[in-house]
This record gives sequence, structure tokens and C-alpha cells, in this order.
Amino acid sequence: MPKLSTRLQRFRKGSPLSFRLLAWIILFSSVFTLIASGIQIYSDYRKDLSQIDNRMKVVESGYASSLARSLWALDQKLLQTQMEGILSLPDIVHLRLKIEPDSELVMGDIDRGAQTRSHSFSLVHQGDEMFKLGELTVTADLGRVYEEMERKVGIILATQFLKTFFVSILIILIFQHFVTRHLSSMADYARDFSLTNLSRPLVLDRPDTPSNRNDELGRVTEAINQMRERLNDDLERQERDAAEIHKFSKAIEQSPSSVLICDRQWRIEFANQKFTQLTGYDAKSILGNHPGSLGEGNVENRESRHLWQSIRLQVQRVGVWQGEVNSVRKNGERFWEQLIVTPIKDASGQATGYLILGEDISIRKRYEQQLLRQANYDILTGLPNRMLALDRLKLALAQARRENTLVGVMFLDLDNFKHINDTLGHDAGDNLLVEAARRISSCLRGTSTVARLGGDEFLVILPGLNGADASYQVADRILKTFSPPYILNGQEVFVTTSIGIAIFPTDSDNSGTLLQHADAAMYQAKHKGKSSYAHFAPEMTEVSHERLQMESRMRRALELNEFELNFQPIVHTDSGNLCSVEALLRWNNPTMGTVMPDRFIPLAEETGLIIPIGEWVLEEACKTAVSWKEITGRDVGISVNVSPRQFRDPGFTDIVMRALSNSGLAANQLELEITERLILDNSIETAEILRQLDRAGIRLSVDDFGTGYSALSYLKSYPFDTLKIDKSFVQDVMKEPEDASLVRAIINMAHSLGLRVIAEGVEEEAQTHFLKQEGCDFSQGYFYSRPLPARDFESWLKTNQRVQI
Ligand SMILES: Nc1nc2c(ncn2[C@@H]2O[C@@H]3COP(=O)(O)O[C@H]4[C@@H](O)[C@H](n5cnc6c(=O)[nH]c(N)nc65)O[C@@H]4COP(=O)(O)O[C@H]3[C@H]2O)c(=O)[nH]1
Repeated sequence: MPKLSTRLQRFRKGSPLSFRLLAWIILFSSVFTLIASGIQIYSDYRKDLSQIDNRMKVVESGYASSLARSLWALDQKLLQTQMEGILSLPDIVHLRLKIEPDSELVMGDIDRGAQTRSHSFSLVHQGDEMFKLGELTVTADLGRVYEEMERKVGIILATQFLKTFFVSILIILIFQHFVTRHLSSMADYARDFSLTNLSRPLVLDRPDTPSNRNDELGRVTEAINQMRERLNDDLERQERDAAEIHKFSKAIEQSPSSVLICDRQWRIEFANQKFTQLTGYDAKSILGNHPGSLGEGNVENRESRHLWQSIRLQVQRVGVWQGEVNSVRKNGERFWEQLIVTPIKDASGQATGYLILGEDISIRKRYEQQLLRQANYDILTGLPNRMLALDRLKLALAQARRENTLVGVMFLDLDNFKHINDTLGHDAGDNLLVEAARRISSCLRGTSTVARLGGDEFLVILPGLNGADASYQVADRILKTFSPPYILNGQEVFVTTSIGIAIFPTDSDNSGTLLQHADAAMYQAKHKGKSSYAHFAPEMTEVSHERLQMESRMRRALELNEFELNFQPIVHTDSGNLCSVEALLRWNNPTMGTVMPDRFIPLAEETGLIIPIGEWVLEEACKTAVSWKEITGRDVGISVNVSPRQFRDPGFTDIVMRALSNSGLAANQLELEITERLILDNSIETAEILRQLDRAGIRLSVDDFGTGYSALSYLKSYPFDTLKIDKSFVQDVMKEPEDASLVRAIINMAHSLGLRVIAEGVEEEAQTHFLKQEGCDFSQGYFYSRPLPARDFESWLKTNQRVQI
């Protein structure tokens, strides 16, 4: 409780309401008191007057007969005594007795100016007859009554005023205690109220009881505190929003991607630092411009106009545009960027602007082009490789079908290449291949294709022929260009070639069969004597007899239990500790011996036998992996190769899930290795199967990366966990700087896509140092262990020092 002095001070200074209240209470109560007192005084006055009247009536009733008797008896003395008796009565000051007929007796005095009241009555003798003897007029002085009234007025006014004053003070003090001081606190609170002290609630100096909480002050306090809390919340939200906005704007400003924000009319409103870095345009200088108008002359550029038109349409229809764009920097230099364009929508879903995110992918593009070259061209000769040659062959066949022409397919093999390679060395062999490629190419027209299929095998495709003769002429020309000697290691060497020819559509209308026929014809040519050509004839298919035999053996191999799995460890590159194991298939045939997968898997694929074989591999691999837990005391993951044919089989996912449930292997311990070629078909089914497997928790890896069309951008679209760099790159990292830079780029890019990397074919320690330095996650190769049969691999697991158990 504040001290009395403080309360008084507050009362005087800070409580005008109390003062005004006091004044009004005094005024009203005074008026009221005055009216009440007036009524009271008036009624007392009336009472006094009626007392006097009564007294005079009492005189009449008490003295009239005795006075009449005294008059009748003419007893003057008695009359006087009686009149003196009347005069002694209070307030009676004057008596006038008129005696009949005409005498008068007066007693007492009346002060001049005095207020009086008189009462007259007749004095009558009551005998047989009634005689009026006289009349007495009694006069009373009202002076005492008036004095009394004045005194009363004084007393009443004084007491009423004091009473009113003190009651008012009391009321005020009570009011002040219960109301106004709290109002003052509220006023002080409201005066001090600011956004900086929102956490201090308003607390009134009174007990916190339910009744206090529910009265008006309690409710106002609660309302103020609720308002404070709301403000507090709003402020906090505002601060949070501001912090978020600040964070986002910083993130956008410092984003590693370039960011452009455009308004609804595609006018640039904002560009971040990265955009300036990437394009050379200062943000301020491009505000208001269309993003497609940047770059000299771009406004006029039809290509750019079309591009932005289709971007605009797709964003409107689909809600996003994504693609790779060849953009121009301010200095005119071109670069590749990956753009994502999305609308910025308001709460009602209306586009209020557009967000354009850009990422410089020039390096990736360069490597993709390099990889593309690598995948499609033979590095040594610069000629298309097998893959590109097959593509071209398919194109040529399609064109020939449309134009009704023939296509010549030639298979070439250098007759004594192996001997030259062995005797003169690999460099001489390489030089020979380069020169042979040049000579073959020199015999062909622009539309023809010459490709190196591998080793010393070349393929020539002659599209748009009118007859088979044209292909014989080309074959003759080629044989002739081979006549001059080759200079290898300073020596003249004579090299010949054998050519097999198959013609579309007479020999086959299918590219694969055409190649087989050309191959068969080439063997025929070789048998005929070298340096010749042969056109395919059906008898030559004998060659495929071997294939048929293999196929029928393979059909029985599963029943006869001829398949076996070998296991090769995959280790952590930095520690050499075991990470997981790859299962590799072997076929132990009594006649053919151990057949390696490269020999029989393509045939298994072609014949569809890969599906039951693949199922057996999955079952066996999962079961074996579970059995290792007893040896190592921990889960060991297993990688299983899946061929495209197997993958596209409708029952594939069921087969995988069954293998997991039969063996009890956890899904995340199984990794499926899928070749890069499979992703290239880019079909919806492929994507869906991959996603199904991913959802089931199975790990997915891209195998033989670098041998197909290594488009890293495709990898983004699929849920891969791991990328396996093909051994052909890894094996030469210490010899070929180009391979080293390619491996480095693949590792970096895979990491940037969130993929882990396995290097295959690690054979030397130096390679492990290189891979460690480049941050390659895992390694696999003969350096760690060759693929081993199950029992040998178990011993490896038990004895290998590097295994962390
Ligand atoms: N030069 C060299 N080679 C190394 C080294 N380390 C491992 N390798 C070999 O590299 C191949 C790695 O397997 P891949 O790339 O998946 O290539 C495999 C895979 O694509 C396929 N394959 C193997 N088993 C299966 C299977 O069960 N199903 C299917 N569909 N394909 C399989 O056959 C291919 C060849 O298998 P393998 O002959 O066992 O050959 C294996 C392995 O023995 C090394 O340091 N140097």
C-alpha cells in the first residue's frame, strides 16, 4: 500500500477524477441536504406555529368559561389574575379583552415590527339565555419561533455540510482505493507501454481473487494484458518473419545459383551476385529488361525469342520450365546454364512474378561432350565406335526402307594384326590401326560410315546402294589401298584385310543379323585366303552353330547346377576396410570349362535365359550375404548385376522382393548394379521400376559408368545411390592424364549429385593413392582381391587384415 502522503499527493496531483467527483458529490449532496433541511425546517416551523395555535386554542378552551364567569360576576381581580395566567403561557405576549358593550382591558406588549399571530374568541354567559360578555384576542409573538428556526437552519446547515463533506471524503477515499488508483496505474502502464517492454504485464495492486478478476477493473486489466500478449505475439511473428525474410534474401543473394526475379511482365526486378558473376551484368543495369533480351543483339535473336516464348507457355501451362540453355555473357562469351523457371504465386494462386534459377553447367557440358566422344568414338583412330556404328546402321536401314534402296554392311579384320602387335609392340599396332582407319576412310563417300568395333575389327556401312555390286567395288578399293606397305618402327610391313559383306534387305532386314552375317562372311573370306572379300551366303551360318550349342547347354545349366557365384570385395578407399561385396557369375561347363560372363551373358540376354539365371543369382547372392554375418558379426552388403532384359521383365521387382524375403536379407544390404545403357532408354517404366526398388529401400548403382552415353544430367532423374566408374578409366589413371582428369571430374560431379563413387578395376597401389586423393568413396579390384568362389571368399573374410569386424 502506498504511504498516505503519496496517496494524498496522487490524490491532489494525479487524480482529477477524484477532485471532480468530490466537487460533484459535495454539490449534489449539498443541494440535496439543503432541500431536505429546508423541508425539515419548514415542517418544524409549521409544527411550532401549530403549537402556538394549539396553545391559543387551549387558552380558549381552558379560560373562556372561567373568564366569562369572572366577567359575569364582575370580579375584576379574578379576571386580571386569569389574564395574567394566560400571559404567562409561552409565546403569549398580548391580551385584548373587549368587554360589552364598550370597555376594553389590554394586557402585555407587542414589540414593534414583531411577527405575531392572534386568536380571538367570544366570552359568553350560558344561562337561560346566552349573553355575549366580550371577546378576548390572544396575540402570540412568533419571534421565538423564528429564532428557533434560524438556530436550527444554522445547526442543520453546518452539520449537514460537515456530514456531506466527510462522507464525500470517505467515498472519495474508498473510490480512490478501489478504483481511481488502479485507473492511475493503468494510465501509468499505458503511458510507459512500448514495444520494448511488452513482456511486463499490467498487475493491479490488489489481491488476485476471482471477484477482483471478474469486476470491471479486472476485465479491463485482462483485456489490456491480452492486447499486450497479442501485440507481443504479433511482434514476435513480425520479428520472426523479418528474420526469415532476411535469411531468405541473404540466401538468395549468396546463393551459388544465379537468381533472377521478374515481374508479371517478365521485367527483371532483382538479380543476385551470382548472376552478376556469371553473366557480367550489373544488377542495376538490367532492371526492367526481359531476361531473354540480355546479350548483344539478343532482342533480335529469333532463337532466343522462341525459347522464351516456349518457356513462358510451359510455365503458364505446367508451372515449371527446366532446361539447358546456351546463354551469352555481357562480353559476348557463350556458356551453358541449367535454367529452372517457376512462377511466384500469391495466396490466390495468381502468378505475381517469375523466379529464374540458373546454374553454370559449362564444365559439366564439356565433360559430357568429352564422355560422349569417348562413348561414341574410338579414341585411337577417331572413328565411330561400335555403339555409334550400330546407331548409324539402324538409321541407314530406316532410310533404306523409306527410299527402297540397299545398305551394304562390311566387316573388316586385319589379317596379320596380332602377329604385328606381338612382334613390333603395341605402339606399332596402334600406328597400324590409325593408318588402316585412314586408308579405309579414303575409299568411302561422305554418307558412308567406317567404324572401329574393337581390336583390329572395322565396320563399313554403305547406305543408299542400288545393287550389291556397289559394295564389291568399295571392297575392291579397300583391298587395293591396303597394298602399299605400312611403315612401322621404320620397317616396311605388308598388311592385308579380309572383308565380309552382307546386304540389306536381301541377306537380312535386321541390323543384328546383318552384322552376324557380315561377320560370318568375313570368316569365309579369311578361309578363302587373306586379302579378299566374301558376300554372305546362308551356308555360312554354320558359324552360328556354336552359338546354338551354347544356348542349349545354357538351358540345362541351371538344372545341372553349373552356375556358381564368385565374390569380390568392395572396400572403403581411405581405409581399405570392407564395405560390401559384388557377386559375379561363373558358368562351369564340363565341355567348355569355366565360361566368363562376358561370353555367355549377351547370349542369355538375347535368348531370355537371363531371367531364370538372374533369379538364381539374386537368390544365391542374398542367401550367401546373410551367411557372412556369422563370420563378420555384422551385415555385409551385396551387389548384384542386373542386365537390361532382366530389369524390363514385368516380374523383376517381385523376384527381387522374393529373394530378400526368402533369405532374410535387409533391403538396404542389397545393391543392384544397372548398366548405364539402361538409363538411356529414359522410359517411364524404367523410372517407375527404379523408384519402386528405391522405395523398398534397395540400393541402386550405375555400373560401367563412362562406357555409354554418360549424361550426368540423366542421373539426376533417377534414385541412384552409387556410381561405378568403369575399369577402363581407372586402369589408366596413372598413365593417361586425360583419364585421370575424367575420373576426377566424374567423382566431383557424382558427389555434387549426391552419389557415392566406386572405382572398378583397381590393380595397383598407386591407383589407390590417386583415388584416395580425389575423394573416391569405394574401390574394387584385383589389388584388394580377385573374384573368389564362396568358400575362398569366406576364408578371405576370416583372414583379411583390412576387414573391420
Ligand atoms: N581387369 C580387371 N578386371 C577386374 C578387376 N576387378 C574386377 N574385375 C572384373 O571386372 C568386372 C566387374 O564387373 P562388372 O563391371 O559388373 O561387369 C560384369 C557384369 O556386367 C557381368 N556380370 C557378371 N555377373 C553377372 C550377373 O550375375 N548378372 C549379369 N546380368 N551380369 C553379370 O559380366 C561382367 C564381367 O564380369 P567378370 O568377368 O566377372 O568381371 C568383373 C571382375 O572380375 C581388376 O582389378 N582388373
